[in-house]
Parts: sequence; structure tokens; C-alpha cells
Amino acid sequence: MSTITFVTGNANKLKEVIAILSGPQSEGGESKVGKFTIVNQSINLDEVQGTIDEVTIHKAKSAAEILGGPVLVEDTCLGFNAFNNLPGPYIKWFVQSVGLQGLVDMLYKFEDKSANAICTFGYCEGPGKEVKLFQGITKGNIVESRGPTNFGWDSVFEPEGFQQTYAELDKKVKNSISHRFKALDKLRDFLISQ
Ligand SMILES: O=P(O)(O)OP(=O)(O)OP(=O)(O)OC[C@H]1O[C@@H](n2cnc3c(O)ncnc32)[C@H](O)[C@@H]1O
Ligand SMILES: [Mg+2]
Repeated sequence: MSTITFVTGNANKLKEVIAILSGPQSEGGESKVGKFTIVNQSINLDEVQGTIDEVTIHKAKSAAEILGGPVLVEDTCLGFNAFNNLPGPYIKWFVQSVGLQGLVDMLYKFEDKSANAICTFGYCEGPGKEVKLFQGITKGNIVESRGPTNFGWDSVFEPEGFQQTYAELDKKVKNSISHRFKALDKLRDFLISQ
């Protein structure tokens, strides 16, 4: 058995990762995938400016340096097509600065409200090792906020093919179609093949 530490400062993200990897019943604790046990640690990692891949690679490398062993990190982007995929990796700062209504208002002048939710996991075996990336994308539209507002931009993102926002959808449904689910599917395949 090898242990991988999933490093994130976001409790909601962690809950979804555990639910997706270990089934919806599991709350907290660790997940098992192939020969790996995934535990978690809450550290706020520095995030550089750059593309999604660059941000995730930097996060993974710093986590591996800090912990001195195998780590997993994740970076989530929300990009508007009308904005050529911005805010992208900077969505966290946009939510903090202009709020959810601000995000909706940013698209006021545009007919195209479409957006991509992108989740990128970075796996690094240890300090100095290369980072492997696993990405999942879910398309949707930015809508007026509906549903609980406790997790990021969940209440303003309506995934394609649904009439409910991520926030309104049953957790099980979100976790079966989300950007995070799709990325974890690829990560799971990789870990099982190791
Ligand atoms: O420590 P890390 O893992 O970096 O956690 P974070 O909260 O800083 O997360 P990111 O850097 O990936 O920034 C992504 C932003 O998008 C939000 N977010 C992430 N996943 C989401 C999801 O599935 N639904 C809605 N908002 C989400 C999250 O709250 C942040 O504001
Ligand atoms: Mg972050």
C-alpha cells in the first residue's frame, strides 16, 4: 500500500473527491484506489499566474516539496466563452471580489452565456519528480444564482442538459457529471494501472 496526500485548503472540494472516489456514503477519512490510500491535508498552496496546466504543475511541485512524498493537488477553473475563457484559473479571486451577482453581471452585454468548468488534478510522486495531469471539462451556462451558495460558483453554473444549477442538483447527480468527476475518472484509471 502506498499513500498519496491530497492537498487542498477547500473542504467542499475534498468532500466531493472522497464521495466520488469512495462512494456517496463516505464522509471524511481516506479513499482507496488500486494499491493507493489517499489521505488529505489542508495547506493553502501559492498559486502562480499562468495557464491551467502551469498553475496545477506549480501547485503539485510545491506540495511535493513541502510534504516530501507523493501528492495530489487540484485546480478548478471557470471560463466564459464570451471572455475567451477568462476568468479561468483566477475565478476564485473574481468570486471573492465581485461576488456571484458580479459574475452574472459581467456577461450582461453578451448573448453567449456559455462557460466551461475545468478540473485539473496534478499528481507528483515526490520532490523533483514530473507532474502528471488529469483533466475533466463540463460545459454549461452562467445563470442568475439559484440554490445554496456555500460552494464557490455552484449556484450560477447550469450544466448543459440540465435545468438546475450545480447547487440545486442532488449531490449524487453533480458528482456523476461534474468536471471533478470526469477528471477523477482519468486519475482513477491511471492509479489502478500503477
Ligand atoms: O486549496 P485549493 O485546492 O487550491 O482550493 P481553492 O478553494 O483555492 O480552489 P481553486 O484554487 O481550485 O479555485 C477554484 C475556485 O472555484 C471554486 N470551486 C472549485 N470547485 C468548484 C465546484 O465544483 N463548484 C463551484 N465552485 C467551485 C472554489 O471555491 C474556488 O473559489
Ligand atoms: Mg486555490
